[in-house]
Amino acid sequence: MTSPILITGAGQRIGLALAKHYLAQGQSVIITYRTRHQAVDLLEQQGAVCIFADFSNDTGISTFINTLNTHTSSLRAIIHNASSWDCEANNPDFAVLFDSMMRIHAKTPYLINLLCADLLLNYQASHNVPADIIHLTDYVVETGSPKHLAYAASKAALDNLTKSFSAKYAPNIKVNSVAPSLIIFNEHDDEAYRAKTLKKSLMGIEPGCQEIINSIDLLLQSHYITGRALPVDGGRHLK
Ligand SMILES: NC(=O)C1=CN([C@@H]2O[C@H](COP(=O)(O)OP(=O)(O)OC[C@H]3O[C@@H](n4cnc5c(N)ncnc54)[C@H](OP(=O)(O)O)[C@@H]3O)[C@@H](O)[C@H]2O)C=CC1
Ligand SMILES: Nc1nc2c(c(=O)[nH]1)N=C([C@H](O)[C@@H](O)CO)CN2
Repeated sequence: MTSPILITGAGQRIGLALAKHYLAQGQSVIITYRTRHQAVDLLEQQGAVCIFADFSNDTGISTFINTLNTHTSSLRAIIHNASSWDCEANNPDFAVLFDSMMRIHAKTPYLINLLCADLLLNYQASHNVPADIIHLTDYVVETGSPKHLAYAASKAALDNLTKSFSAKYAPNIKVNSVAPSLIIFNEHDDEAYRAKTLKKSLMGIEPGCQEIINSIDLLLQSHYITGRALPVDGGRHLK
């Protein structure tokens, strides 16, 4: 088996699209899922290794890392995609929300990057090209978000980890972020929200998962880009 790409939170949406893309290329894939969406069964049938992982507590993170090491001795890349877009309006206990956001968006990537580096280094040693870590952050790393304060702060922490880990692991492992704005709406997003959100970017479209796939492919094909955040935001910064 080729050295797999690990994609966290790939049971739906962007992570699922990434997993399907790499499987279609003949690339071996390991995913984590929390909810056993029907799509996970399909990925498994297509050859993906699907590992249950709930990163909402430290035991869940360490249990996943131990399980991962029983499935592979090397990794081509780790794509930290798992995320919860939660907000203060839906969480009266702000302390719980803050801890939850920091754990899924910063602590989980931090621990996996530190404790699974050997798997990436084994790939680099056997192929003599760098392995990759990619963090899915968010446009709001640049601006903050008055309605998603803890979410934005946790994604900013992940953005900072990109810088630290790129310096720590160069030249054998490249570490980059992809910083999207709107990529795909959620099913529950109403027409008013969709119209308002589309106006926030210069391009004014819901671009879809292929934009993230293209961005991650660019980073994986580079042997030189590291420590950077690739914005995928339709020119939102200029509106
Ligand atoms: N969609 C968009 O337009 C944008 C996305 N992004 C970023 O891109 C990435 C992918 O976005 P999207 O596909 O919408 O993500 P989703 O909101 O669909 O979440 C992806 C997965 O993360 C999993 N997850 C959430 N919390 C946990 C947890 N505690 N433990 C384990 N898994 C967990 C979910 O599992 P479950 O299925 O069980 O809920 C879900 O399947 C994210 O990092 C997101 O922040 C950034 C900007 C815009
Ligand atoms: N985990 C998630 N993070 C984000 C999502 C999402 O659905 N899941 N969606 C967004 C929005 O699209 C935002 O970028 C535009 O309103 C942000 N993060």
